[in-house]
Amino acid sequence: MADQVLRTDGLTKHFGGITAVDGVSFGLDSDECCALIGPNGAGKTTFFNLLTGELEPSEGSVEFHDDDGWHDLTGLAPHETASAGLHRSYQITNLFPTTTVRENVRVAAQAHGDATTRFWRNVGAFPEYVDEAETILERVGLAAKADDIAQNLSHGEKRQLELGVALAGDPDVLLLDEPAAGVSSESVDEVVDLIRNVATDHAVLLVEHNMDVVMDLADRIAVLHQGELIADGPPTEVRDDDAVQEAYLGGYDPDAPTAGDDSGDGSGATGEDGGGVA
Ligand SMILES: Nc1ncnc2c1ncn2[C@@H]1O[C@H](COP(=O)(O)OP(=O)(O)OP(=O)(O)O)[C@@H](O)[C@H]1O
Repeated sequence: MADQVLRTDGLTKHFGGITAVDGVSFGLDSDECCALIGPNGAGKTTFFNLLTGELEPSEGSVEFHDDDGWHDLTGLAPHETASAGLHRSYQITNLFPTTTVRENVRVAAQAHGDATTRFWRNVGAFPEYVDEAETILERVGLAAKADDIAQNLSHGEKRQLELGVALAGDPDVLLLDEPAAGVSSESVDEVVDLIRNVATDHAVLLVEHNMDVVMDLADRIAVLHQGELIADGPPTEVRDDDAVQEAYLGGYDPDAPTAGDDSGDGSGATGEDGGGVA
C-alpha cells in the first residue's frame, strides 16, 4: 500500500449555528483516486475549502506529507497549500475566457514557478513555462487547440483545460470539484479517461454527483452526510451500505436506464445521463 499524502484529523467547520463539516478524520494515499460523495449541503465543498485554505477550520487539522515528512497545513492560505502540492479545480469555471488555451496553462505554470509576481509579463523570458504548458496540453488532449480562445471551447474541452490548469506546477494532490458536471453524455467517457490517466501519477480526491463516473473511477468512496463521514471504503461496499443508500443513493442502480437532464439537481446521485434515481 502506498503512503498517505494527505490527512485530516477531527476537521470541523461551523458557520454560526450550522456545522458544515463535523469532526472528519480522513486520509488519502499517494496512488489513490478517492471520490467524496453526499447530498446537497453535506459539506463536500466546505471540506475542499478547508483542505486548500480557502476556509479556516473551527477545529481539527490538515496535514500533507512530502519527502521531508508531515507538514501542518491547517490555516495556511490557498497559495501556500498550492505551493505545498495541493491543487484544485473548481465547480464553477475558473478560466481566463478571452485568452488562449495555452496562455491559461502558461499563466498557471508561471504562478506556481519562481516568477510568481511577474506572470503577466514578457512571456518570451520564461520559455520553461511555455514548454510546461505544451506538455500539459498534450496530456489533456488539447494540444491542437492551444491557440484557441478559451471561451470558444466546448464544455467538455473547458473541463479538460481546467484539469490542465490544475496540473500546472506539478501538484501531488488534485482536488477535482465535479469534473463531469454539465459534460454531455457523449463526452463523459473522455473526461473519465483523462482523470484515470492523471490519477496514475497523482493522488486524486474528486467530488462528483454522477455515480457512474464515481463507480468507474474511484478506488475508494468517502460519503459525507450532514458534515459527518458516514462511510469510507471500497466502491461496491460503500454503494451497498444501508446508511449510504438511505442518505444519498436512494436505490442507485448502475444497470437502470437513465433519462432526463444533464446535470441532475444535485440532491441525489445521478446516472451517466443525469437521470435522477433518488
Ligand atoms: N459561507 C457559508 N456561510 C454559511 N453557511 C454555509 C457557507 N458555506 C456553506 N454553508 C452551509 O454549510 C453546509 C454545507 O455546504 P457545502 O456547500 O459544503 O455542501 P456540499 O456538500 O458541497 O453541497 P453541494 O453538493 O450542493 O455543492 C450547508 O448547510 C450550507 O448551507
